[in-house]
Amino acid sequence: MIRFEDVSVTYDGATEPTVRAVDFEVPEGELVLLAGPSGVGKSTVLGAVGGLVPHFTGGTLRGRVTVAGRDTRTHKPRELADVVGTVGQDPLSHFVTDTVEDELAYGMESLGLPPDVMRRRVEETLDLLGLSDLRSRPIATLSGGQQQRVAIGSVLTPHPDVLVLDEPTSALDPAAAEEVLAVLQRLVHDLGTTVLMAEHRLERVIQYADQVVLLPAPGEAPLIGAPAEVMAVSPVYPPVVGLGRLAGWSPLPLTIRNARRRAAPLRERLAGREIPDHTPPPSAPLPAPPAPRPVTSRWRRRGKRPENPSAPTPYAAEVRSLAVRRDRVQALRHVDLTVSPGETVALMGRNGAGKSTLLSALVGLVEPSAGSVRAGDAVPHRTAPRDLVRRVGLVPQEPRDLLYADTVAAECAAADRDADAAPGTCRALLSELLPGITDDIHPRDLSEGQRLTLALSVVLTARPPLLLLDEPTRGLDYAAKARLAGILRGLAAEGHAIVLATHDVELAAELAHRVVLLAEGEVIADGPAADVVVASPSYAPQVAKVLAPRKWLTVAQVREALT
Ligand SMILES: Nc1ncnc2c1ncn2[C@@H]1O[C@H](COP(=O)(O)OP(=O)(O)OP(=O)(O)O)[C@@H](O)[C@H]1O
Ligand SMILES: Nc1ncnc2c1ncn2[C@@H]1O[C@H](COP(=O)(O)OP(=O)(O)OP(=O)(O)O)[C@@H](O)[C@H]1O
Repeated sequence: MIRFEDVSVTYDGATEPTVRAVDFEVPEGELVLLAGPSGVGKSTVLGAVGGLVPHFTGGTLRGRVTVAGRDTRTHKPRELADVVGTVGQDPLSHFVTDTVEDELAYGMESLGLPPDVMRRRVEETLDLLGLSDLRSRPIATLSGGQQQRVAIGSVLTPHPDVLVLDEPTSALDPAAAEEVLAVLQRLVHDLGTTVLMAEHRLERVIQYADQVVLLPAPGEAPLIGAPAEVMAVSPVYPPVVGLGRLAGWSPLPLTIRNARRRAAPLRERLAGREIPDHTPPPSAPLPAPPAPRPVTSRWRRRGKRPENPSAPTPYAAEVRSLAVRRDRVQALRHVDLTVSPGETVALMGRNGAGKSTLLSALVGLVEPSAGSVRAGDAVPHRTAPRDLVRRVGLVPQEPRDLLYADTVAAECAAADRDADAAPGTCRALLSELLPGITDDIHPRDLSEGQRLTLALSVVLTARPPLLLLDEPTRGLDYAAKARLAGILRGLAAEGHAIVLATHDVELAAELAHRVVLLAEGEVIADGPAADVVVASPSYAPQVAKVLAPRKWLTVAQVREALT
């Protein structure tokens, strides 16, 4: 159904092809997973299926890509739209209408489907993806995960033969991700839909794949095979495979169920051993941030003069009885939360639970309708942005919101100036987190993971005592995630307080001292990470599920205990 014949893509200005020798076929009615490290060219390969690469992105494509027999060189993306439905990494950039219902209907309207068919499919899709409560909502007011579900729904309604999905579950909570993947599997099995999907969180998707196409390194030819075969040699693999490799299981189990069947001897070996503490308690608090002085603002908000800070608080963040209304939605109610210096807190919960709203309140982007918020000695929504930047930094869910320069180098230089840091600080952080990003590339042309890493480096440059990250692992491979975890652990050990809103249960297990679960705008659990996540089938990491009832959370802990 999809055929790549010796394809290479070279972007304008690049000396080497981004991908080369790509040669594989996705048969009709199969789900093929495209895996590989950040920035390796997965989005490039996916873009070539619908003709976006090179028709929209520029660059040169050599070789041949055909979809349902149509050559993408001679068929423009518009002429492929009846067979290929594409969901990119950034749903916002795809939306053409204002409301959920209109967006679901739009693709069908362009194909000229009869109104009664459109109506039926919109209703079906609203139900299928749990969107019916949001049907008349403006898309711009939806949470990140809600938007991603709308983006997926909008390509499903025209019933395309081929679906191309770039990290389709990156903003979804674990249960929503399972639901969406179950829907896709049903389309593949029952309707013979062909799916090519890139995803970093292999733990979520590997069991659904018929085949895996692995791009091992930039410019290297892909490796193609059955999931277990490819996972045995892949540089990117889910924790259950990591555990299997460590324990020497062969063939490698890809599902929790299969791993549990093999795990009895490992559980016995671990029986008498202590679970190493991978999130050591915080050390000494950081020195207070320097006195306010003029800095250029990154926050596009009108600044107001700070009020006199009231009595000093021992907390890096202190939220009391907080309520926030956004339009007609009560996004938060009765929220109490304190975060101490050196503590890492993972904020988890369903899509739309209020996680981003809470982070926005901590950085002064939304005002409380009741209750109070403090970030160190500042009341965020009443503090001038230039003063706030040294007290609290947010890496937003959409990193683009933070980036405005034309090149990576200019972005980094601006970050150094804003933070009054030594020239080169931001650039050094970026290289440490994700090597290989060149200075003169436009942030717009970076891969998703690269862009996120740039935004993170910009924020880290100011070394704020309170660091907030909204879904910080989109587009990041396991190695980049491990480096991120290392850096965040280092910052926590130095006394920075970190709050991350995340659906990535594996990251929370690696990093968090505490997990706070939100539901419908309220805190429903707040406790040590191991206690909160292990108790929940949705939020338990893979290792915990395999080795239950003891609270092992990560492969690293098991490795350490065995050596
Ligand atoms: N339009 C473009 N112009 C120039 N370079 C580009 C363009 N689009 C992508 N690139 C570069 O091509 C490389 C591959 O990017 P791509 O987005 O395909 O990677 P990816 O594997 O999907 O990454 P991620 O996992 O982070 O989403 C990156 O180094 C990126 O900077
Ligand atoms: N500008 C807005 N206007 C109206 N409602 C909004 C607005 N922004 C967010 N909401 C609503 O507030 C609720 C909380 O949204 P929020 O973005 O905080 O959720 P979240 O937990 O971060 O979700 P996700 O996991 O999907 O990112 C959701 O129901 C969302 O639709």
